[in-house]
Amino acid sequence: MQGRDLLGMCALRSRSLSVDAASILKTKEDLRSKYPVGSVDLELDSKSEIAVIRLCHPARRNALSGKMMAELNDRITELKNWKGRGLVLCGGISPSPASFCSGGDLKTMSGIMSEGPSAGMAMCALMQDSMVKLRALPLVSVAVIHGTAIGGGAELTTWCDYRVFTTEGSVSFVQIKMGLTTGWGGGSGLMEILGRRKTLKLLLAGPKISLRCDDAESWGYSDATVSVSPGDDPAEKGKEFLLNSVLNSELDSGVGRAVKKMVASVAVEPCISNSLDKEREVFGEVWGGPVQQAAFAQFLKR
Ligand SMILES: CCC(=O)SCCNC(=O)CCNC(=O)[C@H](O)C(C)(C)COP(=O)(O)OP(=O)(O)OC[C@H]1O[C@@H](n2cnc3c(N)ncnc32)[C@H](O)[C@@H]1OP(=O)(O)O
Repeated sequence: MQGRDLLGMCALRSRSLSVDAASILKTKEDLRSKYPVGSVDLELDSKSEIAVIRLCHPARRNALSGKMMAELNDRITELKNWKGRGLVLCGGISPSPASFCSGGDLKTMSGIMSEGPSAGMAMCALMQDSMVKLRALPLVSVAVIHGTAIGGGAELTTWCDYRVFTTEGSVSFVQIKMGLTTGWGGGSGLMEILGRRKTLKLLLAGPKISLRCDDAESWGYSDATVSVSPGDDPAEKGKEFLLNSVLNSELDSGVGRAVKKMVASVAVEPCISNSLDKEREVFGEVWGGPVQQAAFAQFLKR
């Protein structure tokens, strides 16, 4: 039903994501040099044939700095030709409390806001480019949500094919409280996963709704709940989920990649590109507004 809704939307609009590669490259160079903290790390496990992308910025609950936004795009691009089967997206291992990602690094976001509207739109376009590239990979992807996924961090969880929550995991789309709409593709991702009514409810509730593992399952947002003991690597839980519940290890991985490639290019994908264009446009209408300015200033002066 949700897919059919999207196909209907697609028939009405036929534009595609219109951001050129040179602009993306320039944005990455800019963000890398101006906000150079944290890292996004990639591990290629040839035994399981599953790659892991880790968002590592423990001092700020894995918030994405400018450098990390650029590196996330780099790491996803590096995976395009990797001959594996799966991908796990998770927060970097950090001391308690666990965190998936606390969204955009508010120091980076404030800096971008002070540069004027075009810098905000360029950041948004870069993150959407990463989402489109991740979805198009011939790897089946899962986000392992261990700790909080907030704001843009919550948006990242919509990018993957599946979501696994640990018993400490939660997702909260706080954007409205920060004076923003989704700008990293989360609106389009949510529409595909939850449909219109639940997407509206979640985005309008903002921090009032924090989906923990049980709620996430009943909302249809989570595909599994797992428990993680101290010292465990949550990424391993993502690999187990993919190997036990999705990937068929008895079959040829090349054919498996072809299946994912096919699913990633048919039906809703053309619509996602169109809806990302719209999402970026609406994001630009609120970016830098008074609610955002006040919310960012309040957080940063704590
Ligand atoms: C794309 C649009 C967006 O993503 S807008 C950003 C949306 N994100 C947010 O509003 C999350 C803001 N952060 C929080 O609500 C809390 O810090 C959360 C994540 C719930 C963690 O709370 P708690 O466990 O009490 O830790 P804390 O607040 O003391 O934070 C620890 C240190 O991390 C920092 N931190 C956290 N989140 C960010 C962030 N998004 N950007 C920059 N820094 C962040 C805190 O400032 C704190 O740093 P410090 O130890 O005081 O130096």
